Amino acid sequence: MPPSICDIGVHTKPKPKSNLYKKKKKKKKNKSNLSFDMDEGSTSHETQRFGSFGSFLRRCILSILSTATIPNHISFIMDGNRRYCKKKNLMEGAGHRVGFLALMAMLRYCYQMGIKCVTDYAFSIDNFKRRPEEVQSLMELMQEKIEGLIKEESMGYFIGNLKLLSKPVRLAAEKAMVATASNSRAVLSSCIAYTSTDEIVHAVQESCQEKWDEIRELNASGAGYGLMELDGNRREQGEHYIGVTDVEKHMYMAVAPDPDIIIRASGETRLSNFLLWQSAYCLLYSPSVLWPEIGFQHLVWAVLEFQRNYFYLKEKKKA
Ligand SMILES: CC(C)=CCC/C(C)=C/CC/C(C)=C/COP(=O)(O)OP(=O)(O)O
Repeated sequence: MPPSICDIGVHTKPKPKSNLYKKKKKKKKNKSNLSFDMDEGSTSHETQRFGSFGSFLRRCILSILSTATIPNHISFIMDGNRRYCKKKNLMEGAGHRVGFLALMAMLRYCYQMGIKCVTDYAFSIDNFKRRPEEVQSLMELMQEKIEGLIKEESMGYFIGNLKLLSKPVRLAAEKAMVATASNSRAVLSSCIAYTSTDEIVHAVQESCQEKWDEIRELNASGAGYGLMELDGNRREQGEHYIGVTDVEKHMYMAVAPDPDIIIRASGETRLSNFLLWQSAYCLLYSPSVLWPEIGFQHLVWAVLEFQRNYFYLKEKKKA
């Protein structure tokens, strides 16, 4: 039986004039049991729909895929949650809740496939410009779900300008990072209060500061270098005052290798200020489904596309 809206624990918008609806509404208010099956990597609906045959089939597909190169790092732009909410006539905010379940399912599929790093774009700095109620509801959702997100034995990172977050969310993120610091199964980075341009500016500022400190130390030690002298010496050796590696080591995303694939739901082919520095050789895959509708098959297509392009991408990186 296909899932109905009431099964996912979120409510449809009320239609006050209809008595019939009121009766139904009572029924719909009963949150039911869409849960995430941690071991099977599926929602209970999937299990209901496809049963153990579905999970057997998934395992077969996973083992076929793993005969070729598996990407190290997949990133998700979780687009289309509000559109899903409208499409299904759900209460405001419900789309993001269903979106979170979709993220959990995709994470488990990635881990089952042997992908070592997963990154999600959970909240952009630009998202702070949304209506205050929407920002508040997203913050509450994140605070509530952060713990669930890192139950997966992965090392959890919260990437971005965390000081822009409200205190409870920031504390929950920091607590989760400490709690998972010694996990080694995979690296899960959630970008919250993140934009690429902010990350790059932050990394450049940090590397400038580092160089200034270096010069100050040299001066204090009596080595007698000034900024220009140090710069001149480096240039003679073919170095520049600040190079790519200096900036890269201060990137928030230095915790993971560059992504191999970015999957952006809802058919959009923009990067929206996400991993701009890191995505130079990355494959962008944009299935036309809304994020809450994304499923195993989309991940499989993305990985097949990566495998088909693998040698080409490898050569590009070398060139
Ligand atoms: C703990 C944790 C990481 C939780 C993540 C929860 C989650 C699914 C966040 C997505 C947030 C977001 C702004 C998505 C973009 O869809 P949209 O709202 O822009 O929808 P639209 O594209 O239809 O406008």
